[in-house]
Amino acid sequence: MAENYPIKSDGKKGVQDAQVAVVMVPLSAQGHLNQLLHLSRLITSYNIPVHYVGATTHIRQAKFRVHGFDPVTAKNLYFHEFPTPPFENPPPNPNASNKFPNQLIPSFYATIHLREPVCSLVRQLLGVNHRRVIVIYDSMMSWVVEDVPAIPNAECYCFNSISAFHTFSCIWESRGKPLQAGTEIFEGISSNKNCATPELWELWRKQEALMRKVSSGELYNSSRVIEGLYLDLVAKENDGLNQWALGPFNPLLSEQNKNSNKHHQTLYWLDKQETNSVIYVSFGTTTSLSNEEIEELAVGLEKSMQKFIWVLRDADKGDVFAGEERRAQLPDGYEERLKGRGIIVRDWAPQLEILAHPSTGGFMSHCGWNSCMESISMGVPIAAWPMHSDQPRNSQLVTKFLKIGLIVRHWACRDELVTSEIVENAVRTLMASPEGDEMRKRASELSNVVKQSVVDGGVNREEMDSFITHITR
Ligand SMILES: O=c1ccn([C@@H]2O[C@H](COP(=O)(O)OP(=O)(O)O[C@H]3O[C@H](CO)[C@@H](O)[C@H](O)[C@H]3O)[C@@H](O)[C@H]2O)c(=O)[nH]1
Repeated sequence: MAENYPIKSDGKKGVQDAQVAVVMVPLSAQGHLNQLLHLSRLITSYNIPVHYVGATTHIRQAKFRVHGFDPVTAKNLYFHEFPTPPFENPPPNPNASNKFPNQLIPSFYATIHLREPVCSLVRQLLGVNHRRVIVIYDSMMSWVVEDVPAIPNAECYCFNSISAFHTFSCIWESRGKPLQAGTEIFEGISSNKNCATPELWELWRKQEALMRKVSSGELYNSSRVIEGLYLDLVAKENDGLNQWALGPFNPLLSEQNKNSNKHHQTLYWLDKQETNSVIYVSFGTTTSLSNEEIEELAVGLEKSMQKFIWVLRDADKGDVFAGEERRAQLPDGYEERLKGRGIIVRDWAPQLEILAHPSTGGFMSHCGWNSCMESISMGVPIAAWPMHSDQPRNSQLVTKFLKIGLIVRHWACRDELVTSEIVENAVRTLMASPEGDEMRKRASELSNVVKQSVVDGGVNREEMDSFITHITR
């Protein structure tokens, strides 16, 4: 192991004085980079230095896209860019029958090159006055931290970037779907194996055995007030392994700070709209719609007669800064016709701020876990259109368990085209019906409970305090 691996850090000073340091090892995809960057912010607020590592392009991506705080000026937060060899960077395929973002797989394999520099960083931190180094790694980065537990005074904690609900559903499926409390809700949902591609499962198998082996505890971006039942069920399965639900990781934007990206056109526009009058439409960073799907969605939004903000972009590539992107076509004259009623966003939308805005009354979402947690925290009900991965199960959590949303397209019908009529109905029901109002009311109530849980004495603040006490013991 090279002890003096050249580390290109951001040069902030002050690392040497702390007794305990945290090293964050995120997977190189937006939904994962984002969650661990927000968790970094929470941990630094306890005056613990956090070292966030990754390939140069992924560190740039994480910093550039995050909303709700400024990672560049954040105290105690240090970025370490490690060189990795070039990897293939294919564009996404909007016509693939399985929507899992296979184009990201080469960038996931490239993360293996972080194994040596991460170990070297841990040793260096231990050598400069830290009595313990805590490594928080994404479950899909187990192979990067494989050697860390053998280093004296270093400990690894596994971050699960998904809901406890989905985690438990996978365990339950692998055990042959035994009948037990809480599983009724999975009825009718097809196997999790259909939710990704063989390439992903191959990568998963390479890491699976390591995940628990290197872990001293499990972390979730979730909360007991959202899915306490499923956190308990997972804990039972994990047989006494320490577990903390520390979410929501994203800032709960208050009146004072929620408009930090005020310059974005969508926020100016939202300021002029009525309360709860706009539906926000976005499918995260890993979904590409075909031309036909885009056309149906466009027409459905138009026919719904509701106001909307629609983020229309293809899924990310492994390197988001390299290569060309498809510019998706809309029906002729669409944007001019819908001027004043709908905004099409082709750049990076400030999703957190949009969801926090009082004019936003609904979210059409693929139900990626970041989007779910952000929507729940901001009290916005969801029209769920799951595309792949954990999203089908998250959509069950949101609609059947939490009852703060409706299904646009059932997972069982994933091979059928979502027509403009389906879109129109879903949007109208969520935005302009008593049923939608009920969902909005429940979403708002849940958001209030979540907000209460993170203040002094709240359930989540206690869980975070307990984790910090544990790692600084
Ligand atoms: O223009 C945009 C588009 C996205 N976002 C943010 O990007 C993130 C998207 O994350 P998520 O909603 O989780 O979707 P994906 O990018 O698809 O996330 C992947 O990773 C998640 C965590 O493992 C999984 O739950 C998803 O299924 C998987 O597709 C969120 O924080 C959004 O706020 C923006 O801020 N602006």
